[in-house]
Amino acid sequence: MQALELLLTRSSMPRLIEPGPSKQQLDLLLQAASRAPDHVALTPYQFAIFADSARQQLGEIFRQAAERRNKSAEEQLAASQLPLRAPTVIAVSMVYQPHDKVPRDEQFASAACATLLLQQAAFAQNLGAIWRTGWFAEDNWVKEQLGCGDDDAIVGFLYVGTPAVPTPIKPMKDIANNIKHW
Ligand SMILES: Cc1cc2nc3c(=O)[nH]c(=O)nc-3n(C[C@H](O)[C@H](O)[C@H](O)COP(=O)(O)O)c2cc1C
Repeated sequence: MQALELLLTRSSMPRLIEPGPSKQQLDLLLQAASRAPDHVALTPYQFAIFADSARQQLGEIFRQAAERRNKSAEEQLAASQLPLRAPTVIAVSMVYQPHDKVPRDEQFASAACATLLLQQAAFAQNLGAIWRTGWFAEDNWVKEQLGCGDDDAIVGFLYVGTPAVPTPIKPMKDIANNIKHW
């Protein structure tokens, strides 16, 4: 896939089936993520990879979070099954590193860029991916279980796998009103 084609057609795919990314494909995702813009090279992110049976561990963390919020048994079960929506789930966290030149927002931006690059590298390899958050990304129990400190944040959960059908490419958005030439 040509670079511009990738940039101009990247689309999310929620319907993901086996197989998930191979080790080689996953390595390329992570290498692409490491190209994220990163002020003074703090690498302010962490990728927690839940593939195959490890997804059950993430599901259990989600279930526990639901239980701690007094959600019903059905809601807890549903939460536990969310990570099964793709063969691999990558939880991306922003790991804040105090630095006089790099405020926290910049570090979050860097981790968000890394998440997009993971998705683009998946798309470039004919995999599908979707960036999800939900309340789990803000939940203190989930954050703690994923190793986030008080100043860290979960940027998202990238679900990755084989598209169940060819990834539909959405029409271009009209962003003319979002652009101002000075
Ligand atoms: C930070 C962030 C969180 C998101 N969380 C969710 C989510 O929890 N569930 C969901 O269906 N889409 C979520 N999305 C949106 C999808 O990732 C996707 O961008 C959207 O469906 C539009 O599709 P597109 O990426 O093909 O334009 C999120 C996007 C971002 C950037």
